[in-house]
Amino acid sequence: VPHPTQQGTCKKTKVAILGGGVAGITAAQALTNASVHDFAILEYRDTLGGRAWHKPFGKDKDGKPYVIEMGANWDWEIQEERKIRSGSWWAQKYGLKTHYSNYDNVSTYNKDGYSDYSHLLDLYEDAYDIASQNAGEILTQNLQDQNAKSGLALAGWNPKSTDMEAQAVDWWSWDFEDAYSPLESSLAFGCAGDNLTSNYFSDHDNFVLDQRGFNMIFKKMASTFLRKNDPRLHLNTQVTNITYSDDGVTVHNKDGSCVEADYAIVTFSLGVLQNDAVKFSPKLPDWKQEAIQKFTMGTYTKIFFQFNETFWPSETQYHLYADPVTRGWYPIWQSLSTTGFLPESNIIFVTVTNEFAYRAERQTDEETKKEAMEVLRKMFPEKHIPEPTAFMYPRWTQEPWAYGSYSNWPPATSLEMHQNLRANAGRLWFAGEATSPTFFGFLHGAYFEGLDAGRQIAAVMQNRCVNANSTKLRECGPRKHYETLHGTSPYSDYTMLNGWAVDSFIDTNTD
Ligand SMILES: Cc1cc2nc3c(=O)[nH]c(=O)nc-3n(C[C@H](O)[C@H](O)[C@H](O)COP(=O)(O)OP(=O)(O)OC[C@H]3O[C@@H](n4cnc5c(N)ncnc54)[C@H](O)[C@@H]3O)c2cc1C
Repeated sequence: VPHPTQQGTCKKTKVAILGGGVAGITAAQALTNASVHDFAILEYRDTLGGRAWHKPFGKDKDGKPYVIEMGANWDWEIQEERKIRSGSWWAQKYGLKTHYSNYDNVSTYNKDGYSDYSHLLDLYEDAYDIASQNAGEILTQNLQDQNAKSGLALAGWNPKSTDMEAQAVDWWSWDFEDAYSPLESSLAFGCAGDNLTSNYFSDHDNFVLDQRGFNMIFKKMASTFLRKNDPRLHLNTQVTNITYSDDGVTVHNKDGSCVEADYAIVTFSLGVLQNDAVKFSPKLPDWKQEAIQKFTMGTYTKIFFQFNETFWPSETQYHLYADPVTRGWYPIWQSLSTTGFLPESNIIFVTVTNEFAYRAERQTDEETKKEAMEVLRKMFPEKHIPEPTAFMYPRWTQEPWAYGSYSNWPPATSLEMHQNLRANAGRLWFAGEATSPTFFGFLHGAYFEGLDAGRQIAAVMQNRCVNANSTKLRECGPRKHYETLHGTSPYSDYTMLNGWAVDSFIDTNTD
């Protein structure tokens, strides 16, 4: 731990990497690749990986607990002809155990049990394709953005507030990925984010079941540049104060230790920044604070049950429930007791988001279990459903190192406003899933943003540009920010200068 020396001086380093999640690890990787070895990683918890976080749960036949992911769970398969180091590249390189998540393998239920309303899924898909094209026009022509609800309504998907089966389909098709509802999400950037991930990677995403935990791959990645007991890695170190200027950064930690660096990269979640969990002096500039408060941090909560039998149809991956009164009420049940997943584990989990996630967080485990069990009994009225033998869920908004699950773009933002989230303030840089305009919310967003910040800082230190020969990808010097926002971003803004690394309008997906 970097305690001040007796003279009161701090540990000195060139780059302080604040947070050891995916972005922190790839930032350190990029610095190493650019021959900058003098860095320090300060991490709150006792392990690397951040929101790729697992816990033991229930037990198998031998009494050994299963390893269950509290956070990130899906890994996107990468297209074969691309050589980008992400997606299934991780899976291949490190033998990550995953299984294809088939969103077409979904059964639908209402309060009376099984009820086939799957035709609504097709109606939604048709409307989404149209809305998504309109979103592309908004983006390329710099038109007024809408919320996704109005975009979908204009495209033909306009579920009535009393049609609860349509509301369940609406939730599954939008909230299940974004945590926010279509009304709370930007049409232009919601669709762009979704399309970019499926075009750049693929439509296939795989559910991670690796019993070493998803973060195993990030630890392995870190072990390519960190030695055993590397003095540059400071686990169990909670940053509390950051003083920054155009000349350097000083970081103070809860345990009294401190680090002085030429540059620092803040990779804390948007939730940590929104909750003032770390104090900055001077205060972050207005343009930065506005961006931090404008983007939203969703909460996505998986509630796990283990039973002594699999009483649900185990060949079905997803079970969608339409509550007669409340949209988002214990809506999607995912079987892990299915071939390819954790067969015979008798584990099923239900996902709730935002309001219902906060509600579950405020309730006791027993209260939440009771409500969810009532839903299961409605979905399978012909079965005798026993009490679970194990039950668990995380409380993401209360984790002081995360304060929520992942970020989203509300309506009425712009690429320029987002760039203010990414831009450096003096020697203080920012990276993480939320700073990615193209892959926000995803692990691969954090992966690329960490790499980019590390690369750029190394280039600044070495007086050179990143990708000097490419107009779209060239990055020279500190990042641009916008002092005054006018709610608009011309299409010429969509380059690496604002973090836009890929062209959303070239469909490279061969699927
Ligand atoms: C429930 C859930 C489900 C998800 N599902 C998926 C999915 O299926 N697929 C996908 O691609 N992505 C998913 N994500 C998102 C994915 O986990 C994140 O995008 C990614 O892990 C973010 O990485 P990061 O490095 O930006 O941030 P983080 O992982 O949050 O890393 C930041 C690090 O900073 C540390 N830190 C925070 N405060 C301090 C402090 N004061 N001092 C020191 N250190 C501090 C934290 O401990 C953490 O390790 C999910 C996330 C959640 C929570």
